[in-house]
Amino acid sequence: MRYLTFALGKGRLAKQTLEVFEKIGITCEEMKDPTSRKLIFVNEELKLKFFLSKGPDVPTYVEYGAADIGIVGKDTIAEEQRKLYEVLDLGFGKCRMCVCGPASARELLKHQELIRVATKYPNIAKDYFYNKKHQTVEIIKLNGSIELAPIVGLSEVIVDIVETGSTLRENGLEILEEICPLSARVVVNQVSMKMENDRITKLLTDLKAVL
Ligand SMILES: Nc1ncnc2c1ncn2[C@@H]1O[C@H](COP(=O)(O)OP(=O)(O)OP(=O)(O)O)[C@@H](O)[C@H]1O
Ligand SMILES: O=P(O)(O)OC[C@H]1O[C@H](OP(=O)(O)OP(=O)(O)O)[C@H](O)[C@@H]1O
Repeated sequence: MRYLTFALGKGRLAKQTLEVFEKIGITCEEMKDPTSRKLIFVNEELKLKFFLSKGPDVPTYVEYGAADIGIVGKDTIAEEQRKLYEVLDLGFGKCRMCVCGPASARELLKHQELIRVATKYPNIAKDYFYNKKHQTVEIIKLNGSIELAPIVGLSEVIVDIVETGSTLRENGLEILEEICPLSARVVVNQVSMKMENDRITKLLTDLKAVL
């Protein structure tokens, strides 16, 4: 039997992902050591391999078949636009993709003005403003602390993740429009889905039973 390989994002979703796997009897003790710099872990008994990568790289590993299965946020799936199957909503890592800004930006959105939108998610922002709202905007790609952009005058609004809303509140910003709800998803390589259908189907059935 060949190894089934899982790509997991190293960020926020990693802990809950491992907890869900534990519930269905898939453990990898080595992975829980927070001091370890090791990137790949093997469960010989179950013939499984796990590796940790940057979240946005998970869909890349899965599309190319370097991983059969990935666990990643819906935001990353939408942004990366890779060829893969999204097969299960794990129901944790819940948050929302939103257009946010100061209250004063409401008018700019209403009147379809040519505004600047700062975001870590240029493809999601483009799809929302161009295809859904038919509004021409200038998109500015940033890599983090997105809420800074409207405060320092880099952009009028941002497209970013909102979970509790505290980052917005503490910076005098608010949700102006909601784009979509987000959560952690299971994604599968398109060839693996055919070649390893029995094992993957069993895994998904087990996961569904504990969610
Ligand atoms: N408050 C939140 N902020 C960001 N992502 C969240 C939040 N709550 C849940 N998530 C989900 O967790 C996923 C992983 O987030 P995390 O911040 O760990 O990774 P990342 O955005 O790739 O981080 P970084 O760029 O800092 O490495 C996100 O893609 C999203 O689906
Ligand atoms: O609604 P909240 O609960 O406040 O969470 C949302 C914030 O968390 C994320 O940032 P993160 O901590 O990943 O930092 P970053 O902006 O540097 O990516 C996200 O980009 C928001 O800034």
